Amino acid sequence: MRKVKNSRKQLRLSESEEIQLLDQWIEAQKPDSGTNPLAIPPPPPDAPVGMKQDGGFTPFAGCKLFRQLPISRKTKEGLKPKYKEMSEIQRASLPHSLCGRDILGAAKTGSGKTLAFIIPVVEKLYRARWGPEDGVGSIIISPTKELAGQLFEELKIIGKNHTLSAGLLIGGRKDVDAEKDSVSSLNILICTPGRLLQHMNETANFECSQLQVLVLDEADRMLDKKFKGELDAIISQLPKRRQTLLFSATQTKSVKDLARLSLKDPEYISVHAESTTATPEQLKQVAMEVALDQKLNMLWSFIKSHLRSKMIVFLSTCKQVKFVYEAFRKLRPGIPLKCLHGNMKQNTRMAVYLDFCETTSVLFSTDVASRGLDFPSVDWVIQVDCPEDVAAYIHRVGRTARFTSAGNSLLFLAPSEKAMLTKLHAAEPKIPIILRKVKMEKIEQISGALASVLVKYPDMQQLAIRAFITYVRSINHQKDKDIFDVSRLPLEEYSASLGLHITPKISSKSQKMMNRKELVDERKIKNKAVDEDEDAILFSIKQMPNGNNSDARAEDEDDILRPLNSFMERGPSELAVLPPIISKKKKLKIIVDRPARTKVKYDEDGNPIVASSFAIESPDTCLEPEKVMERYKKMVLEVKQRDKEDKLLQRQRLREKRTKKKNKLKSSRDDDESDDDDLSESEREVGPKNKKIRFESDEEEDERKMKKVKGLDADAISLAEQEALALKLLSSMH
Ligand SMILES: Nc1ncnc2c1ncn2[C@@H]1O[C@H](COP(=O)(O)OP(=O)(O)OP(=O)(O)O)[C@@H](O)[C@H]1O
Repeated sequence: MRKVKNSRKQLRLSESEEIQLLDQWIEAQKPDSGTNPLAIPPPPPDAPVGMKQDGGFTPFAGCKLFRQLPISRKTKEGLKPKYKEMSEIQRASLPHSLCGRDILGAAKTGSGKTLAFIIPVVEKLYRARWGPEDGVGSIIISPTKELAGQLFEELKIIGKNHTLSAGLLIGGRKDVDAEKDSVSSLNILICTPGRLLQHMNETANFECSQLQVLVLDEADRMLDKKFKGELDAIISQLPKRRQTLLFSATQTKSVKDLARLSLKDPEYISVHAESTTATPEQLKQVAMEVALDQKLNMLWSFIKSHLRSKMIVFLSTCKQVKFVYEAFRKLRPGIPLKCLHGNMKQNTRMAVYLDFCETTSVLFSTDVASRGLDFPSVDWVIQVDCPEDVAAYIHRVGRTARFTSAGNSLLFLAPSEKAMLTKLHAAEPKIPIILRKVKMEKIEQISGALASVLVKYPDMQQLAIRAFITYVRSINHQKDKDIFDVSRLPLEEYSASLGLHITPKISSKSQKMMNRKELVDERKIKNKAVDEDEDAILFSIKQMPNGNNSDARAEDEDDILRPLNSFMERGPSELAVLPPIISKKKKLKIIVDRPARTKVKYDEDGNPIVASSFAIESPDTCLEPEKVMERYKKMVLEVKQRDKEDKLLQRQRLREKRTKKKNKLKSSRDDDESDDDDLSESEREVGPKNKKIRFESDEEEDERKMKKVKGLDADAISLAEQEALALKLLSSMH
């Protein structure tokens, strides 16, 4: 009864009375700095909350329920429908952050860090009775637009009963001028760094001198060199006296980084530091050694065998995402496909993001979707391209197995990337990833189909070239050369796996960036038959005598990788294993796309500088014509064989159908003979004609069905077309 009375009394409290009470409560029960609220036994769920009869207050450090915290009634009501019990990071950080302390918080992906900073932001401004005239009271910075949008949605839920105003400021939106009028009167800004800086620099009267709380979500990312310039410029315009909250699943420990933010005695909260794993416990993680040129085959086969799963596929560049998405779309795997990358228009990006939240589909993405995004019910995260480092791996796989749900992740590692597995195994806390063997017999080979797509759709050829070039560049830009080493990649095989019949040339500008000196020296030592025309050389491959190569491989292989040996030894045609072994006869140049009379070159973006490559090729233009010929011959044979089987099957089915029809016709003719007099002359003529037409369309339908059975849509490229296209390619080389 007293409890009911108390709660009624609290309801009647005016805003200022409530704020006074909350301030007193926090002051009276604030935990000591450096203490871990998780170590304090929680009070029972029905224990009194707030002011006690004796005028004291109940402790809140250690409590488990949101309603036991010293937070406003309005926030509690916002939380109530969805959130009751706090997650560990919320329990550990909120008692400190509500006292106004700086926080450096780390907790696994999907563990609820968003509420751990949104609640203190709202509460701080509420308790300060912040209004429109006070201007910007809090800034929350996120590395991506989608994540900023997601944070904004969460803020709307938690703050729906408050009178605070908030705005989403993200780059790419056209209405920057419209924002300028209102941005100074907004209380909470959720933004990407670029757009915030744009307002700081361009919007008259925009100032943040009264800022109370600064939040950096994905703090380690925000502090890394990609955002350094922008972030430093932003920080320089913010008051030093403020509360700063930094959260991420992988936290920075660099004193230098933190010094940039002038933190004051921050609370270091790492709730899962003692955990045995760095990733969610309910996440099953598998790695597979997949040769670079088999990655797309593997991906296709995986998608085809998981048509009911929602999955995110990570690739390293926008162009790769675009190419794989467009190419797979044309091959129609039987599940909706989507793509997300930084080069897309903002509206499209948001639409894709929202759509993927709702539907079971496959999302091809760059790392733009790797951090923070809370897509519901993702079953699989597939990393086709190796993540940059362990932190990137943790964030990518964190898109599944969120909060308490289960999830799976699969990492494809090219033989040259296997050092990544060692790094993942050495991570502290651990990343429980297991290596599984690839069952090659289950992998569908799609490079032939991709080659056909490239011929049928000329735009796709350009896309493939760009995908290739940007991939190679991305590898070259990576810092960790134990894992990312262009010279160890089987580039010819990789480009062929994208459906390209010649390996694109990387401009000499890019080439220079690839430590040319080292490569040239290497060539001189290893092979006297080096082509002196520097421009014609794409990459030099570090060549070792064959014996040394295999020795190096044997040395490198650890126990975990040994089960893959049999798979790797299946033969060079099935898998290109690393490092590529180049025969002595072969010149050390991967591309020699220089015809006798014409010159085919590709610019930085992969555009051919001279006319289309198919039109002007001569034997000289091709890199190792024998090899390319061999590949296409094989392809044509395969296609022919498949076509033959198809035709046989189709003929047999048609024969059966015809017999059935004949029998049917026979019996109906018997019946019709008596009814024939009822038909007019014209009707009698139409009859057999119609029959014929129907018969033809039946055949077409059969063909369509056949294609469906084979997993190809009626509109997809037919086998006959594939053959024709392959032949066209072949003949263009003669
Ligand atoms: N206390 C809670 N009770 C129930 N669900 C919660 C709670 N806190 C957060 N969630 C839900 O858990 C999911 C993950 O939360 P959130 O996005 O904040 O995770 P995160 O730690 O920020 O992840 P990431 O490191 O990937 O950014 C969200 O769907 C959120 O609604």
